[in-house]
Amino acid sequence: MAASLSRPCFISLHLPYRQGWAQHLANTFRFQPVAVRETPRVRQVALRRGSAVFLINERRTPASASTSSRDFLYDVDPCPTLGTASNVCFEVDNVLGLCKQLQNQGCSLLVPPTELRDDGGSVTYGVVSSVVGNISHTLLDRSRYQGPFLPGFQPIQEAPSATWDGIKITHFDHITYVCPRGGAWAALDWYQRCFGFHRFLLNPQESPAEGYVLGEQGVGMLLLALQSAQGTPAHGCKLVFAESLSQSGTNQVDTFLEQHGGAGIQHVGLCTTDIVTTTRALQQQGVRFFTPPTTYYSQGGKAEEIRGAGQDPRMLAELGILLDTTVPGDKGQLGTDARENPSQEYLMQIFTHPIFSEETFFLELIDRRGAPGFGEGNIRALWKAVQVYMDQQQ
Ligand SMILES: O=C(O)C(=O)Cc1ccc(O)cc1
Repeated sequence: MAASLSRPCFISLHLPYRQGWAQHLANTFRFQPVAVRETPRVRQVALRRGSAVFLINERRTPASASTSSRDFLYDVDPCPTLGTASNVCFEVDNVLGLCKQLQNQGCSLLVPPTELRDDGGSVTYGVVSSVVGNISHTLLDRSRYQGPFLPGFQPIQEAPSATWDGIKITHFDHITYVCPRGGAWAALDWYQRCFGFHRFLLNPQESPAEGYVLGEQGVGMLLLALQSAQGTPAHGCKLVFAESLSQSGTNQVDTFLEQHGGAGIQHVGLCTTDIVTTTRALQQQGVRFFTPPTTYYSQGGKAEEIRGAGQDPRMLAELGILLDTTVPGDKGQLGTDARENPSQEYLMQIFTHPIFSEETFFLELIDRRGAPGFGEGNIRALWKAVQVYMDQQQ
């Protein structure tokens, strides 16, 4: 029987020695530091916005023979030479049972089921390796824990971040992996078999047998998507697997593989209920976003499409926000189309520049107005915007 996982509890980022990125995330993205764990060798900080939690892991000393792979609690050390998002923690009911089941399926258990407790109660967790690059999963049962984050962490009593700062981020919407060539179907199969995720089609153009192939106008990519068993496309956690089909090596997927040193998490979609205000507020904090090609807003009736969705094309163009109405909801049933009010379903997206010094990991804001999938126009616009950015970097 496959496991039943819910929304991610946290996504773990690892930074090489002394990058101070926790402060950056707190300052620019206005994530609230909620808990910290410090040892002479490592610093782990949990930052929250809505129910989205990033765990930032940093070494306080250069990695050496004396450092241990167990330095990072609730995680393993990917020994990064560059910033990487390498662990996604899921809450589960039965850590022991799931770890045993995963081992029987041939999965590699990096941390066996372990219990930790403090005054707030106890938790059980284990860490399992995935089949994609450096990505591991912490499986956590915290149903017996009442503390602010997790045992081993000290709460940070800071003034709550201003609720008037305009940033409305509610939860993790999706996590997009870059897979090696030929690896996306294998990843899909592993998450279905081991974690009980269900396939869902990104949009009506996707063929169940072939996946969503974007193969024209300079884009060469295969996309496949899953959602967690607990939840609908609108409410569960989605995983998107991207694989390059491109002939040239200078595209965002191949560049990720090259600069990251292999497969891994390319971006995390943060759900917002007000993308215009949130984008504006983050831009004022210094967050830099990709700007779509100028033709995006003028070609193919895009301005009418935006107006038809009740949005202002000039405002979206000024901020660089993408809007797609070609993503009617399939409400989670593969191959069915049970739209109630298709004309009102659309989504808006905007993507940050890479967060670390390499062209690897970035964040996305996504504002879903009834559309659970992903729009082709937006994916193509992102692809082109990244292409222009990469050309400028050279
Ligand atoms: O649109 C999204 O957020 C996706 O996750 C789809 C996607 C996947 C990989 C890319 O390099 C670009 C877009």
